[in-house]
Parts: sequence; structure tokens; C-alpha cells
Amino acid sequence: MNQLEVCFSPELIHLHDLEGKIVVVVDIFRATSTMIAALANGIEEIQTFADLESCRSMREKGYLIAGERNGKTVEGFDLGNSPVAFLEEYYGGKKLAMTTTNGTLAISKSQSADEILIGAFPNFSSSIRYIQAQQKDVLIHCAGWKGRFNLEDSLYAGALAKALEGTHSSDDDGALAMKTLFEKEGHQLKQYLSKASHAKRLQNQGIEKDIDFCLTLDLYYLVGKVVNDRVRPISF
Ligand SMILES: O=C(O)[C@H](CS(=O)(=O)O)OP(=O)(O)O
Ligand SMILES: [Mg+2]
Repeated sequence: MNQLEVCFSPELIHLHDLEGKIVVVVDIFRATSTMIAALANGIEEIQTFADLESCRSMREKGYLIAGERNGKTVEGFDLGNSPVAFLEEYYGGKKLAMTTTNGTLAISKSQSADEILIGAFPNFSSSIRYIQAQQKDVLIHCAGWKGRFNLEDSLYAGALAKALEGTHSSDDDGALAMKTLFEKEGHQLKQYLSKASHAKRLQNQGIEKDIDFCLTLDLYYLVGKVVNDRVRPISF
């Protein structure tokens, strides 16, 4: 059996050994859900940035630029961090540069992993199939919120732990706790996560459609994987 463990914040990732593992970076609200929406709608690669100005400079290289701070689209950027906005038109063959508050930081702190996957509910089953085919230990890296634990990323970790229980053991306390929570609340994901602080923040901004998209299972049969520092789609 392979092992599965959970890291609840990028602030804690230095305590984990990533070598040889598949790290699944997850930021349900909304960065990793938005990346999957973008890849499903034609974006061929996503380069992520911690700071706004490096991201902005990618426009000169022909990239679309997407940026969010405090949940709002950055002035002058083509797009923000809304998955639903990426569904409005087809971005065939375009490249995207992206910076967000939590998700892009979690990716940059996962670089020593053997493989980095982008975790989201809309491509949940594809990620499961991909992971099962690799036979490696898994670490779920929750982006959290500004260094803190959050419910939506952790519950995704629980869903993954549950789905992988035939091949990956969840001896890790965090994985065990989240699997138990998912077993209790997973049947009413949308209702349960409407209580999450970030869902409330997004509701205040009137973006219920984003919340709904981020919590919908299996819309796409692709995996988001970081290859040569770019997130790319793999049909799976
Ligand atoms: O855009 C989002 O949903 C959040 C914004 S914030 O952290 O609530 O300010 O960013 P993300 O990186 O997707 O968590
Ligand atoms: Mg988030």
C-alpha cells in the first residue's frame, strides 16, 4: 500500500518530505478550480506567479494574464480568479499567466515533489485514476487561506483519501480526520461548505455561480499536471 498524508497550509509544507511523492495542490475556492476550467476551455498551459508585476509582464510574451487580490480581479488584467469567466469563451491554444492569493503560492512551495497535480472537484475522478496508475505516495497540499486551515481544501483531501482507500493508507492523523469528515458530510458537499468562511466571502461578492462550479464533480476528464513549471492538461 502507498501512503497518503495531508498538509493543511503552505506555511506547514516545510515539515513534509515531498521527494518521490505526488503532491496534489488544492485550492477549491478558487485557484485550482479555475485552472481546471481554463484547461478544459482550451488554455494549453498556465504559468503561475507569486507577484503581480511578474505576472503582468507576461502580456508582452503574448500570454493572457489573470490576477486576483482579496478576491477581486486586478486592474488591467484580462481575467480574475473566476472559473465561470473561463467558460464564457473558448481559449484554444492560448497561454495563461496567473497569480492568486493562496493557490499559486502552494504550487510554488511544492516544487521538490516528484509530480504536482492540480486538485479540483470538476475533474475529481480523472485525478483519482491518474494517481492509482502511478503507484506513488501522495501528499495533499491544501492552499488554505493566508496561511490558515480552511474547510473546502481539507474536505477535498478527505474525499481523495476516501476514494484512494483501496490503494493508499491514511495513517496520517490529518488524512484520517478529513476522511472521517468527508464520510459524514460528503453527501451534502454544497450545503456543508456553504458554511465555510471563504464561501461566505464569495457570496458577499455575489459569485454564487463560482461556488457552485467549484463544488461540482466530474465535469471534465482531464488531469492538470505541472510539467516544466507550467500547468498542462492531460486527458485521463
Ligand atoms: O480568489 C479567491 O477565491 C481567493 C481570494 S482570497 O484569498 O479570499 O483573498 O484566492 P485563492 O488563491 O484562489 O484562494
Ligand atoms: Mg482559496
